[in-house]
Amino acid sequence: MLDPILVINCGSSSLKYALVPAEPDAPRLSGLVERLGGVDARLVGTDTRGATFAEAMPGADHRQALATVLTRLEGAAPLAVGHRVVHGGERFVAATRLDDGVLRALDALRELAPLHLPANLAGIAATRRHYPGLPQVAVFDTAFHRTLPPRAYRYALPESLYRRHGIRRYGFHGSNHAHVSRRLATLSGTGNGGWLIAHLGNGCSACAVWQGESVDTSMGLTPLEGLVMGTRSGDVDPGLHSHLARRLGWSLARIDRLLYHESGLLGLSGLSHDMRRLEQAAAEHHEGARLAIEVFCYRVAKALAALSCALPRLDGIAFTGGIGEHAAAVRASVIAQLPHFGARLDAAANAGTVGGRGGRIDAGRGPELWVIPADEEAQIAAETRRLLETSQP
Ligand SMILES: Nc1ncnc2c1ncn2[C@@H]1O[C@H](COP(=O)(O)OP(=O)(O)O)[C@@H](O)[C@H]1O
Ligand SMILES: CC(=O)OP(=O)(O)O
Ligand SMILES: [Mg+2]
Repeated sequence: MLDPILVINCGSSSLKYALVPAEPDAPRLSGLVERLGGVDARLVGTDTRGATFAEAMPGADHRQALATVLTRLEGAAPLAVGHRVVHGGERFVAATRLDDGVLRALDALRELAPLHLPANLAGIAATRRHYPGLPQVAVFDTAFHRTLPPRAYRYALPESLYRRHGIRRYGFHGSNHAHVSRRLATLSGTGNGGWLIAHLGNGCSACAVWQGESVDTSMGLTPLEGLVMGTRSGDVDPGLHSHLARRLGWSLARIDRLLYHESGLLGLSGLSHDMRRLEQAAAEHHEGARLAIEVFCYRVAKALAALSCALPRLDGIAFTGGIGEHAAAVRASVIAQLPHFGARLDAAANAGTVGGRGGRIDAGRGPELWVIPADEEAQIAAETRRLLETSQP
């Protein structure tokens, strides 16, 4: 049994790590470097003795953050490393052992996830240098969505763009959608039926899952399609790009910056990308914050209604991710905008804390409602372990 697995999740503005033992309930060493590049960047985590620590790292970039994390982990002796890699394109549809050839192929996908893949690849390079003898595995966000049928993954574009250039919908956040759907199968009386999962973090996506498989999802070719996110726009009219280029003379780089970094909750509110901050400001009658939350919730509800078409039967809805787990008012607003689903929220359960294992928040009758804590790390460690154990001589 490979134990423990080090999981590295090198994100757009954060770096998460966890040392995951094979035993699911055993304590984990884990941590997070947040606000990378900012003056208030800091590492918060637990050390090898289980004590929590915080360390200010003003201005730290991914490389510096990873170097500090790896120093902190000295003595922890992982047996393998699992990396979150956001995009696997059409080629990588399952966890894959990393070597120079795989890294070259991933390098060619960079522009499909410009916020994420460069950070993922930098994290892999630094970790390989630090642990030259350890097996390293890529676990792809896109892999869980390999089961999408063509009606869900094809755009209404000429076929040659799909065949020659891989222009199709891929979907993301697959490790967490897979984790949540497995938890639901265990926790819910209805087991492996039809579920809608709303993953609401900095990046947001919704997924329709039928019998444990992804059948449609809100993100597409890149992690920009679909829901309103922290700084990403989600769906806009595809005509917007040429309009901005013609009318304002904007370059592609400027349009990318708009859609990835200046939009979403931040763009709508003019205040912050952070839901906690927006909830406070809305309570103090900040008009932009109020509008941002209203648009955010409406778009989640609209996406769930659309995705329900992919399911023969709706057994329930699960919320996950920082916003999905903690923002009770967002959950209540989303469910209130889906009266035709017939789900009934238990207001007290929704407002209460659901704890680390998640909990049920419906009042009986109709589809079940759940909050399930996100755990990309557990899924990445499990897939890394499975690949290495089954491929070892
Ligand atoms: N108690 C809370 N109430 C409302 N929103 C919260 C709360 N805690 C975290 N969030 C929100 O969750 C989002 C971050 O989600 P998270 O899943 O941690 O991000 P990431 O995608 O970077 O992993 C932020 O918008 C943050 O404000
Ligand atoms: C794919 C994606 O949006 O990831 P994240 O939520 O980590 O930004
Ligand atoms: Mg996330």
